[in-house]
Amino acid sequence: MASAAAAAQCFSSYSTSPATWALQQRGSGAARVFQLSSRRSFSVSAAADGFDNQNREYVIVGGGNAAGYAARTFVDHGMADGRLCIVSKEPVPPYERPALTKGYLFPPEKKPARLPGFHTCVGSGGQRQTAEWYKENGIEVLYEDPVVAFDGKTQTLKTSSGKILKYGSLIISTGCEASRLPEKIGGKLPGVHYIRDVADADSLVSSLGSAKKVLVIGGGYIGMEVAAAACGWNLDTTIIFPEDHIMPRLFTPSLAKKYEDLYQQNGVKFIKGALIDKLEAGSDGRVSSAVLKDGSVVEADTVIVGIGAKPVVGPFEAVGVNPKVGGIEVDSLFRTSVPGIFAIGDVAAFPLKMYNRIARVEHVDHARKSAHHCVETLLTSQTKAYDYLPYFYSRVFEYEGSSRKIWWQFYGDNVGETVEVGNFDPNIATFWIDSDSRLKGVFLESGTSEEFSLLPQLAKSQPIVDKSKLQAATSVEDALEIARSSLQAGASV
Ligand SMILES: Cc1cc2nc3c(=O)[nH]c(=O)nc-3n(C[C@H](O)[C@H](O)[C@H](O)COP(=O)(O)OP(=O)(O)OC[C@H]3O[C@@H](n4cnc5c(N)ncnc54)[C@H](O)[C@@H]3O)c2cc1C
Ligand SMILES: NC(=O)c1ccc[n+]([C@@H]2O[C@H](COP(=O)([O-])OP(=O)(O)OC[C@H]3O[C@@H](n4cnc5c(N)ncnc54)[C@H](O)[C@@H]3O)[C@@H](O)[C@H]2O)c1
Ligand SMILES: O=C1O[C@H]([C@@H](O)CO)C(O)=C1O
Repeated sequence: MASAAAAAQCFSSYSTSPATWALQQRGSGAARVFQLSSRRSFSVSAAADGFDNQNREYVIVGGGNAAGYAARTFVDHGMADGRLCIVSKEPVPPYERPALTKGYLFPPEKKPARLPGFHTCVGSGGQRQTAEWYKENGIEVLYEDPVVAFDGKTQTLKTSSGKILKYGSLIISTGCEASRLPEKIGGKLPGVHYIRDVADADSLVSSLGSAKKVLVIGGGYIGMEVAAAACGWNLDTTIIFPEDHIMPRLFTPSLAKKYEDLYQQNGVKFIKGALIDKLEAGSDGRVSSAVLKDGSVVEADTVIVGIGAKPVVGPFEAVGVNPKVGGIEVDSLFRTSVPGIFAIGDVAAFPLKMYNRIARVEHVDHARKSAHHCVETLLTSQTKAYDYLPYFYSRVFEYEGSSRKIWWQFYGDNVGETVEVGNFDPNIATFWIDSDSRLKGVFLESGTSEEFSLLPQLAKSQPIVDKSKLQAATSVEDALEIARSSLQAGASV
């Protein structure tokens, strides 16, 4: 990790001298001084309108999924009003990003999701925090004004519009950005889409409206979700990726095959083990085809690129970037190496306690839980280490009239040998078992809510399971029952 001293050096992106940034408290109210274990001593002058001063007690940089859940925890503790500021790059308050490749992409006649419908925290059954909610709770949100520079020594941020904000405590929740294809190979042509935010999704929806041939590049989450969405629009859809099966980081080849078969039944074509050489434009300047490395050509008027994401660490590099997994390194309480600075969500490289490794998790469940845990630490005397159980899920073909709705969940770690049961008849389960016969990870397609609720218990307890019994199971129901009984046998870690 970088030292606090290194963080203090990071005035580099400011163009004027540090003295110019000397901050004055303009507020008229009485100054308050705070000093808590995880916060730095900081004085705040409360201005008449609450937002008039340059000093902010708590600043969250990034107005995404994690920020929305963090704001809720501040409100729950009565610590938001006049004290919390969210600095956002986007023009709208935090929303549940997963919706962008699910309900948002339903065809127009199938009631697509639109804001303000899916602002946080509706994705986990919480309140819908609209722009009014932030106002009513006295939370200042700076929209479309990203932080462009940071100075750890003077505890200041500079935004793109030139605002200087002094913070008491800072939470970095800048998330990830989509990896892109280089411009020189056509990565920026009109008709080539990336999906990270609502503006990206709007642009894709407008392309889908007149699309005929869709090419999806990448066989991960975005690839699977967007290819399924394109089927809902009855579009000729091809998905291309370099590996030999979809979802290579999580699915076994056999599990992937079951999904690929299902997609093929829905008309999706697969090109596997292939890389793009370049995307080419037609006479109208829009993308018209992809040339593959083997020289073959795939025609497409709409291309969606889902080739992974990168943590957004700038301008906070000096706080300490983890060299292995990227992202801002934090401890089990989301504290960075610089006192008073925290990082949460996709951008945080945190100790994944149960597997004893440093990880970044690019999924919404962690965004929500890390936000809550961090703010609890900041506002209370909590010192409980974050002990996260990885949870991933996806939902596709959900639109009304689809022949089969798909919803899978995975908990735990996908290590060891696997036992797979079922083939959409009506469901599928995969169990990952290590060399000590411990159940490490579990995947379930189309479970009942009762069945789904068993998965985290299994992945957390890691019971010893009888692999041959699981292999002999005649249905997913049976297999889950076998796993449940090993849990009850008490042979867990
Ligand atoms: C299309 C899509 C679908 C997804 N679907 C699922 C799913 O089904 N299930 C699941 O578990 N996960 C899903 N994810 C992942 C999940 O959305 C993320 O893990 C989650 O959004 C992370 O929250 P975050 O707050 O860390 O980052 P984000 O939600 O990305 O928020 C980061 C915010 O910070 C802003 N920002 C960046 N830099 C600055 C700056 N300098 N100043 C100010 N603001 C800045 C960004 O514009 C953004 O608004 C999906 C992701 C995408 C892109
Ligand atoms: N259900 C979910 O959890 C969900 C849904 C959508 C997005 N997301 C998140 O959004 C982010 C982006 O998703 P994603 O699907 O792009 O990432 P991903 O990492 O899931 O998949 C990337 C895929 O891109 C392919 N790929 C990599 N390099 C390539 C290249 N040069 N050319 C062609 N293909 C290449 C590979 O097939 C790889 O599987 C991730 O953080 C992801 O977790 C999550
Ligand atoms: O977690 C999620 O939140 C959104 C949506 O439920 C919000 O309404 C979505 O599609 C998820 O998968």
